[in-house]
Amino acid sequence: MSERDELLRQINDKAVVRGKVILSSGQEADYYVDLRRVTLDGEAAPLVGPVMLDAVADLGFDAVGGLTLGADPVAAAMVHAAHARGRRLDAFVVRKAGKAHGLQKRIEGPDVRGRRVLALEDTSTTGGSVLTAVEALREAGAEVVAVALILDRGARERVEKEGLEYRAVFQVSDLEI
Ligand SMILES: O=P(O)(O)OC[C@H]1O[C@H](OP(=O)(O)OP(=O)(O)O)[C@H](O)[C@@H]1O
Ligand SMILES: O=C(O)c1cc(=O)[nH]c(=O)[nH]1
Repeated sequence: MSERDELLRQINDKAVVRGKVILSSGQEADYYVDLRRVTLDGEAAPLVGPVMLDAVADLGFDAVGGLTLGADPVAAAMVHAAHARGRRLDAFVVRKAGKAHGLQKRIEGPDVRGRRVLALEDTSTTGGSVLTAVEALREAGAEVVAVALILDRGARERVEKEGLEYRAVFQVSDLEI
């Protein structure tokens, strides 16, 4: 079985939750995909980095990250998978709000100014969260090359309207729901 197929199996087994749920956008849905149960799972998480790197292999970038918290383990997985392939990749975390103390940074990690970056998500429904990250990255002087994520729940059109490439490894139609 390929790493991508195995990751899909892990998502179906561990992350899909059926039942009424309120989403981040306030919309109601009748299933939820809790990808933290995959991206933080000792068996599934090692698949995330290689599969994500494969999905964006043709793009030029040297840092990855997104709005905390869903994007954080995806970014870390990509950094480690890149290292295993002999490639340097940095990560960053976009805070939901700026920090009032310390260095008062909205984006944590190596400086993104002037760099080509990917804005990551675990999953994207309306695209609101990832576009918040894109806005913060652009304000910080980064060039956002693409949005990349594990599972698309419907945000493609909105993200592409912003002129951004959109790379999702899986669609909802791939899931056993
Ligand atoms: O495309 P959207 O409509 O914005 O929804 C998707 C967002 O919802 C989830 O995060 P959530 O807001 O639950 O926050 P968390 O990552 O802090 O748990 C998910 O990790 C995405 O970031
Ligand atoms: O839209 C969301 O908030 C959302 C949907 C989903 O399936 N999983 C998730 O973590 N967030």
